[in-house]
Amino acid sequence: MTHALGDFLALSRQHPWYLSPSVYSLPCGTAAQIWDTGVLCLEPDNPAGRDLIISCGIHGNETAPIELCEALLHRLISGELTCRQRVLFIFGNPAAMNAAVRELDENLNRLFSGAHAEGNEVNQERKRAALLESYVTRFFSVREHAERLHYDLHTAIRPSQREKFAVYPYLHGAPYSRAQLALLQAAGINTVLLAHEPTTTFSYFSAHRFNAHAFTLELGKVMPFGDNDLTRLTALNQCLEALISEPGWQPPPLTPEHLDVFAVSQEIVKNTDDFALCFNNDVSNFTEFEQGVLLATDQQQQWHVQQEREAVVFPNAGVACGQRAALMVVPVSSFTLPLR
Ligand SMILES: O=C(O)CCC(=O)N[C@@H](CCC(=O)O)C(=O)O
Ligand SMILES: [Zn+2]
Repeated sequence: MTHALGDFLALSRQHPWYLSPSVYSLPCGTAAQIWDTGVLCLEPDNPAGRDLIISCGIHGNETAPIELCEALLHRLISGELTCRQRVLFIFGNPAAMNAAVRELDENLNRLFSGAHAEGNEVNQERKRAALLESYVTRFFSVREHAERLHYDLHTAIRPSQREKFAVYPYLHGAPYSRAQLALLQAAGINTVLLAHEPTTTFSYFSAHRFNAHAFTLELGKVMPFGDNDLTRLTALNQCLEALISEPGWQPPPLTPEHLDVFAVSQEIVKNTDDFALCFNNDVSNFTEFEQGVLLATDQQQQWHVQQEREAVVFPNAGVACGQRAALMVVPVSSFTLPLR
């Protein structure tokens, strides 16, 4: 019986905070377990060696990844695609999707690695972050030796000079994965931003806690439901399908000459409500500024461009106080990256 699954996203949005667990079967025989609203675990009888989490909608208005995941799920439910790996689909914030907003009370992607429990505040996103952590823990804890993967799919608020890019969570000095960078390239993602410190994002949680290959994938610009051109995500979709249904699949080898890597040169943090960015709202991600240019102010504090070729990513003066309002990044050579 698969009808509740066929409408899994709609069902989750109708029950944005809780959906009772239930179990179905896909045409290929794989058990499909609803763990909660927006959380669906696929368990084939004899899974191959990768445990894969695909999450989307952590920010409710980032709709292209939600549409991509829904379509992928439909192909599994219809039998068009066979499931051969354990897969956990997560539609992160159904209530924010219903309201067509990034967040209701607080940015869900700043609440992982226990940040949801800090301070006295209790809100829906904090509860959801705690639950999502528990589902990731449950999923990855079943097998110790599987290759753990987590792709957290997002879209950006601003247009970007690089339409698709990955944020590689901070690895505490460990080398980066050649195979994963090759997979990103196969998925049409040729720009990688190396995080410079631990964060409270979902991808860092999976990378740090479970030693998963985990990434935040930025896949274009925020658009309303129905306005996305999913053909721009065909390569990513093909890679996800191959990961799910072809256990022996490997991406073509990495071509470093076609990979653009950026490191964080400075982080701009909003401290007070006086914070302001000194450039226009239409400045796109990866725009470079001349050295010395004033980027942002907050009362007495000023941020200037410090290095040549410094470019801005994720500028947002509307974040909560204490949070990142922009990252400044500089290009680094993909040939000198420590790889394993
Ligand atoms: O466009 C923006 O300003 C934000 C897009 C977005 O949601 N990005 C993620 C990146 C997470 C990471 O750094 O790994 C976020 O800000 O949560
Ligand atoms: Zn996002």
